[in-house]
Amino acid sequence: MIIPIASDHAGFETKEKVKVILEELGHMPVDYGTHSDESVDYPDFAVQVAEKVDNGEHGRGILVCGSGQGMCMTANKYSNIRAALVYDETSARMTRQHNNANILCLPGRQMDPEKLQQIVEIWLGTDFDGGRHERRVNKIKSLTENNQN
Ligand SMILES: O=C(CO)[C@H](O)[C@H](O)[C@H](O)COP(=O)(O)O
Repeated sequence: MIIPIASDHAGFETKEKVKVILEELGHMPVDYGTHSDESVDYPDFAVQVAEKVDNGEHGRGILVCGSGQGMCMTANKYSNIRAALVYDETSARMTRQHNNANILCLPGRQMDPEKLQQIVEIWLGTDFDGGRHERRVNKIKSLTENNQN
């Protein structure tokens, strides 16, 4: 799978590690920056990935900042995005099974490096359960359709 990925300065190091993991798993990361630990603004990088997933060009994307929160908040401004902050194996699995998350947001400054590989593998390898969860996800989507402000 081609997977757009981006970070701010605080997520840069983790992004580089995630790219290696993705390649080892047979995926193709496309890196939208940032390319160093020099301070930048996370929304400028979140939109690069969010737009590609929102418009259907790619099915999944990955964003990393210090806490994962700013990336997640920005990406969720897009109506087709379900971005999820993931910090352990359970949150990785649940946000795929129940929420059909299409953007993985990782907290670079709090990430346990031991867990990173497992989190990425689980998040990419877990299917959406559908059923009652589909009804709920559709209710989230209807909010962005009805609220134009
Ligand atoms: O969005 C964030 C916090 O909600 C991210 O963690 C940023 O990476 C963080 O705010 C960057 O902080 P810095 O002090 O400018 O390095």
